[in-house]
Amino acid sequence: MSEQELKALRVRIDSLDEKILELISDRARCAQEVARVKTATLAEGETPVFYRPEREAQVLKRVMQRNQGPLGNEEMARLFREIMSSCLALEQPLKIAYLGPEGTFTQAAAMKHFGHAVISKPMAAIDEVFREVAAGAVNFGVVPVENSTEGAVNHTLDSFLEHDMVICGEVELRIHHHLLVGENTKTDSISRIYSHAQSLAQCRKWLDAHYPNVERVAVSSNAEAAKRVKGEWNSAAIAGDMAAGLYGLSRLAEKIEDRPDNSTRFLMIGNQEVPPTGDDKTSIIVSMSNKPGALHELLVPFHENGIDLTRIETRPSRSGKWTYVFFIDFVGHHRDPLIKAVLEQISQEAVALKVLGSYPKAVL
Ligand SMILES: C=C(O[C@@H]1C=C(C(=O)O)C=C[C@H]1O)C(=O)O
Repeated sequence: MSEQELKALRVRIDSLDEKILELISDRARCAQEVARVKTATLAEGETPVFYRPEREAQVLKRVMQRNQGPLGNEEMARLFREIMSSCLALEQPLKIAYLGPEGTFTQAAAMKHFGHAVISKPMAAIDEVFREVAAGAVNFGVVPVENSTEGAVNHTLDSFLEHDMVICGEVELRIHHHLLVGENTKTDSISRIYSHAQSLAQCRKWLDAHYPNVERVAVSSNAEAAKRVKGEWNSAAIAGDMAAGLYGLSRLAEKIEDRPDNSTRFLMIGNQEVPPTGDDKTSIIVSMSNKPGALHELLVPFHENGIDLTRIETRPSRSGKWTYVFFIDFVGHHRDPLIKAVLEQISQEAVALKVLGSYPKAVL
């Protein structure tokens, strides 16, 4: 390519960037107008709801449908995710609590879902995220709920039994773990590997093969593991990219998770009910009386109405020995007439039924 050609292309890019800049600014002004309308149309005593997850899901889906390349759909949606995040911040910057410390996968999930134009607050434990949301100190909380290799995150499920929360969204994140070391680590004499118990479990086979005799120490988060390694010469951490970057660690081995499709699903919790988008999921908690066939009775209405169950999890109810509650996720919105009828049918048989929320299926 000649210098001449390169110069001409750069002139073209500059002029396109000017147009993009103008268009994004136009869009941002529109969002400000939306905020004005939302505030102006309020009834007495009502507080405006600026963040609309159902609308955001529609915007992202539309972008993906209309995209013709060469950028991939996910890439394009990610760019629009950030534009929307900044536009919303002009209306009202969202405050988000997540399972910290900084550098956790939960933080990465929060950024993937809400974009970067938010005020985010790391919390030390899952229960604290719930309490922060319940106290109204933040608009939303982000917590892990299940991993494709290791299953349910029980702390999260149990917290739903203790707090009244609405699930407003979900996001899935591919989880890649690396073995990380600091600049002072003597890599041939590693005697301890720190990580969160879930991550140690997700890399169990790799650790058995490569570090069978090294002590595995479970700590409160992967980011905490990375932080500890910084000050120790004989230890390593298992954590992801964000923690590696944040604590300046380097990768001794990359992508060491036992399953290449290792993914975690996270939930956005808040106080706001989300209207239907036509492509939603619902999460409920049900407790049944302790009699034969109770689980069958619970599942029949879903089967008979062709409702797609995406997950069922059992936890001790905490209100009696050997009594259980079921966490069930299925496709549909609790305001859909069919789902409404099924939930009514179930509640006639159940000891208790609580809808945790209906929310758009993860777009990104
Ligand atoms: C602009 C709006 O407010 C927020 C910002 C959005 C956007 O930038 O597209 C979409 C939904 C809301 O979270 C709206 O409700 O349409």
